[in-house]
Amino acid sequence: MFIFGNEFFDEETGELNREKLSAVVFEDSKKRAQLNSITHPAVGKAMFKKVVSHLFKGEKFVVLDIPLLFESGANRFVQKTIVIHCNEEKQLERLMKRDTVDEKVAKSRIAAQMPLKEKMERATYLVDNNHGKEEAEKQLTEIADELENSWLPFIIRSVFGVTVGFLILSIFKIIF
Ligand SMILES: CC(C)(COP(=O)(O)OP(=O)(O)OC[C@H]1O[C@@H](n2cnc3c(N)ncnc32)[C@H](O)[C@@H]1O)[C@@H](O)C(=O)NCCC(=O)NCCS
Ligand SMILES: Nc1ncnc2c1ncn2[C@@H]1O[C@H](COP(=O)(O)OP(=O)(O)OP(=O)(O)O)[C@@H](O)[C@H]1O
Repeated sequence: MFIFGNEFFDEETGELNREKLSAVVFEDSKKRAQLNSITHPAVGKAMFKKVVSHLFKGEKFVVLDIPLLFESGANRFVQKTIVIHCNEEKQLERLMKRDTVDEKVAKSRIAAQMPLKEKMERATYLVDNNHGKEEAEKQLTEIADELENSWLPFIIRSVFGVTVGFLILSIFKIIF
């Protein structure tokens, strides 16, 4: 509110005018950085709480869908990364259709993120999404199966459990 002003909110409902805000932040990298500095800590906190709650529920792994995963440095906090990619023409065409925006707007949104090629170089897994959604789903199922069969979550939990147990024991020894 302070940085972007009341004109970005509906006078009656107080709801954020996403279209208006998008028009500003995707044209101005400084404003975008300001918006990121407001949203990212809150998003990060909410995401952390969700991940912890899923892990406590016994889930083997948690999948996060983060548009600015590498740009924000959030990749440091995850074990594996999946980049779903397609060629530039398809990316542009799909974005224009999904967000009902023209080519110029779509291009400015793409330019606001790290080039896909660079993301691909950093990924643990790549999913080729140049074809139908079923094709992509098949590749994702293979990745999910691999993660499902991995011993890593069990090993991490065991190390975590032993460490916590050891700490509790040490505290008891100090107190009593
Ligand atoms: C600008 C906002 C209001 C536009 O909302 P809207 O519902 O119209 O679009 P949506 O969120 O679906 O995003 C549209 C496209 O922009 C990309 N995008 C969104 N935020 C950003 C950003 N900060 N930098 C670069 N690209 C972004 C998305 O990947 C998507 O391709 C909204 O995206 C926002 O508040 N963004 C800032 C928060 C943020 O950084 N989110 C992403 C990472 S947590
Ligand atoms: N294989 C496909 N065939 C046809 N359309 C697709 C395919 N994959 C994705 N799409 C469409 O492309 C658009 C963008 O996909 P999606 O929103 O999943 O991308 P995203 O990487 O999450 O984008 P962003 O990071 O911009 O939010 C959506 O409208 C989606 O339905």
